[in-house]
Amino acid sequence: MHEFQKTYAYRPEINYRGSIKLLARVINEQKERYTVQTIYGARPAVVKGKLRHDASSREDFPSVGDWIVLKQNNPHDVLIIDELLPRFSSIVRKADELETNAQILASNVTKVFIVLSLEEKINVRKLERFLVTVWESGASPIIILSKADLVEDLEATKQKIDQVALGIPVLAWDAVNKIGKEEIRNTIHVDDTIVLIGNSGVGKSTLINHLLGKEMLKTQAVRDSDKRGRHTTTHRELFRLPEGGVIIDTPGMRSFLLWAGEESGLSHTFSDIQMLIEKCRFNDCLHDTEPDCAVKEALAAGELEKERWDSYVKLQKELAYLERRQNARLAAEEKKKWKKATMQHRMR
Ligand SMILES: Nc1nc2c(ncn2[C@@H]2O[C@H](COP(=O)(O)OP(=O)(O)OP(=O)(O)O)[C@@H](O)[C@H]2O)c(=O)[nH]1
Ligand SMILES: [Zn+2]
Repeated sequence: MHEFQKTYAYRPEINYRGSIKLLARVINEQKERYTVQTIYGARPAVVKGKLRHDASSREDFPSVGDWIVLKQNNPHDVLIIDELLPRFSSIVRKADELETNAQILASNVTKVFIVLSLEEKINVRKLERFLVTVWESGASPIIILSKADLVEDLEATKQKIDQVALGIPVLAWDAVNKIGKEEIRNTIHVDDTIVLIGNSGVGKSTLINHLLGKEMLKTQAVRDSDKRGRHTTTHRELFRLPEGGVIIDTPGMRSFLLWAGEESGLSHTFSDIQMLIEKCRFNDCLHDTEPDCAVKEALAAGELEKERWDSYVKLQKELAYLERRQNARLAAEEKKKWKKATMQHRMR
């Protein structure tokens, strides 16, 4: 593996076999103007030709974190992105409630740090939502409890979260006394691409700065008096960590809505409920009036929290709704493509 691949968290899943000179990773995107990291350094790039021609939706365009193939790599030209290498994961958001055309916020992410501030009351329902989204993306979640200096009984909070985390690492972090950084750092490997999500003000920028070992991002106290934007010096959105691995921090990354993928995110997050459902007498149990329903029994016995069950049902409904809309959009797109193809055919 080339040194450049190592430092930019290349993974074998990308499976690139061409010339190393033409391989690059997208480190910034602004309205289809890209900055890509190549073996010669960071360079501006645009999408042209085949890739643009073949693109049928926004998802077919590169986004931060993507590995791409360049048409040429000549220090004097603006580089042309010729091919998008298949992603092994992507963090996706729908722009608003009605929009079902996905926007990719970050590609090829291996781990997502879900940051919850101990200053606020922990909202386990929101955590469940984050977990579903992360599992759907193809990355794995790690929960970080920030502002640990502000809580008296850390263990009690941890226990509450463990019930929802079901085995996912839960790490405490205190930026004031710099306690917990090593544990966080130890979860990051050289081929990891990390993304942080969490409410505004929970300390994401602060943690990123600590991991980077320098003030790359402005934190809130500073930003209040200077509203010009979060990045201090560069327009980079993908940052190299000093001990290996990279972090992606794109605008809009920080809060996002659910995106319908496979059901796997839901069953991963609610594996306890999944196990119960498998015990229901009927395969198509609606957990309503059916006899021998393991879900109803667990609810009655207090083994399954009513709020957790409601949260599961709600998320399931939302995903089903999104999936129907997505399918409708895909069908419309297919139709359009087909129309275009037959028109071209007729013109020949
Ligand atoms: N007491 C305490 N304060 C912290 C800690 N970490 C961050 N803060 C403070 O919390 C405030 C918000 O931190 P940021 O890092 O800007 O939060 P953010 O999550 O990046 O916020 P957004 O950019 O709005 O998403 C700042 O004033 C930080 O100094 C911590 O561990 N303990
Ligand atoms: Zn049932």
